[in-house]
Amino acid sequence: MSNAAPADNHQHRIVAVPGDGVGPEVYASACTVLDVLSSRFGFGIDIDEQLIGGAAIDATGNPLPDETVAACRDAKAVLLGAVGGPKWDAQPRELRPERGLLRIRSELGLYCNLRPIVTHPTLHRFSPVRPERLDGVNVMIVRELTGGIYFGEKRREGDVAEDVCRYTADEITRVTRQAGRLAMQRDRRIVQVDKSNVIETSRLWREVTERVIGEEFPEVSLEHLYVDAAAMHLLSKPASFDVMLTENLFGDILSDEASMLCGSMGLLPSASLADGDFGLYEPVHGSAPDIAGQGIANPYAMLLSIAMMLRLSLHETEAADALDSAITDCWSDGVLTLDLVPEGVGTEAVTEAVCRRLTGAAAASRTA
Ligand SMILES: NC(=O)C1=CN([C@@H]2O[C@H](COP(=O)(O)OP(=O)(O)OC[C@H]3O[C@@H](n4cnc5c(N)ncnc54)[C@H](O)[C@@H]3O)[C@@H](O)[C@H]2O)C=CC1
Ligand SMILES: CC(C)CC(=O)C(=O)O
Ligand SMILES: [Mg+2]
Repeated sequence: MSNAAPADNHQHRIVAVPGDGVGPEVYASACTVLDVLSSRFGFGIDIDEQLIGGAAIDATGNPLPDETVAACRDAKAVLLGAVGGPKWDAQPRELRPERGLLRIRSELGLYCNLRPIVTHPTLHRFSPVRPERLDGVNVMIVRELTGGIYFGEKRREGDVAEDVCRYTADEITRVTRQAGRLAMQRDRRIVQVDKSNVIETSRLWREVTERVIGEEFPEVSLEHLYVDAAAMHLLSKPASFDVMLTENLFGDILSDEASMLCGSMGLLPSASLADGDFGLYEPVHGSAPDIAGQGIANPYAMLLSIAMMLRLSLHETEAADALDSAITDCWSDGVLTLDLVPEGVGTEAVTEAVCRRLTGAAAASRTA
């Protein structure tokens, strides 16, 4: 897709990897909304579509072709749908769609994964957590994304299997710095989550986070929680958290749990950042094979992810603000999908509703 900007304006080149299952469905929604935003805010967006995951395996035999990585290196940002599905579950590990996802994160140096969990009063009724506990919830999960057990050595000998969890002090330091910078722009509180009563890498996490925050961010308070207790506190007192900093595996699990504070997996966006402005943006959810192909996937997580991309990598702050507002307006107006309400609408209807609010707002500001 290409939408040229006026000559005196900026043109953004991004790569899209729609992937599998509902990935291409929510990506289609993103394209429509980006088109509207680029017209309204006068920037150009040039989207280079590439392969990843099962779609890449089917086309090339490789879940992350070299061409995809090369295209990403040349872009300002990457937009990813989701990967995986039962069709590829029996593949050897290196040839699974999920391997493509892990590799793109690693090859692009995307070590810092941001997963914001912000509740909205209109949606409180869809959470299994009592509404009075949801007021004011605004947690930023900062998940280390290119280390730990997902990337450690793996071995299988008959009935014995092994996954190594390895972290270096440098890997912990750089993501802790990102969390510290973020905390300075927020409520200046970090809770670091680990299992240091049992696991050696967790002991290193405690040492390094104490050192980095203590020396470089003296105004930020740092507390530590064991992951089992953190899982419980996320439900019993979610509003008590500001920044939650944790390793790859724990962040993956805790963010799916936290999605239920908002009401659905279909509502949680993410940004995976390298040093500098480059980032990969994707919904937190997977390829949802149980609902793929029916046009009913919730696109809000993907749309919130493009708002993060506009803000963090493309610096189109006005467009990001407008999109965030259009989305919350839709929620207030009851534009909801089937994962939230039995009479919910489909992906396209949500997309149209968001676009209507974006173009309607533009028309209103022109006549004001
Ligand atoms: N980033 C990625 O690409 C990820 C990929 N996966 C892969 O996705 C596949 C399915 O994994 P699951 O564990 O089932 O996780 P999932 O996140 O795909 O689905 C979990 C549940 O949430 C629902 N759901 C997810 N996204 C939704 C949306 N946008 N709208 C409405 N409902 C939605 C699904 O229907 C399902 O009931 C697997 O192959 C897995 O490896 C899983 C997580 C992340
Ligand atoms: C599919 C996994 C490799 C990753 C995952 O679940 C996630 O990043 O949320
Ligand atoms: Mg996950």
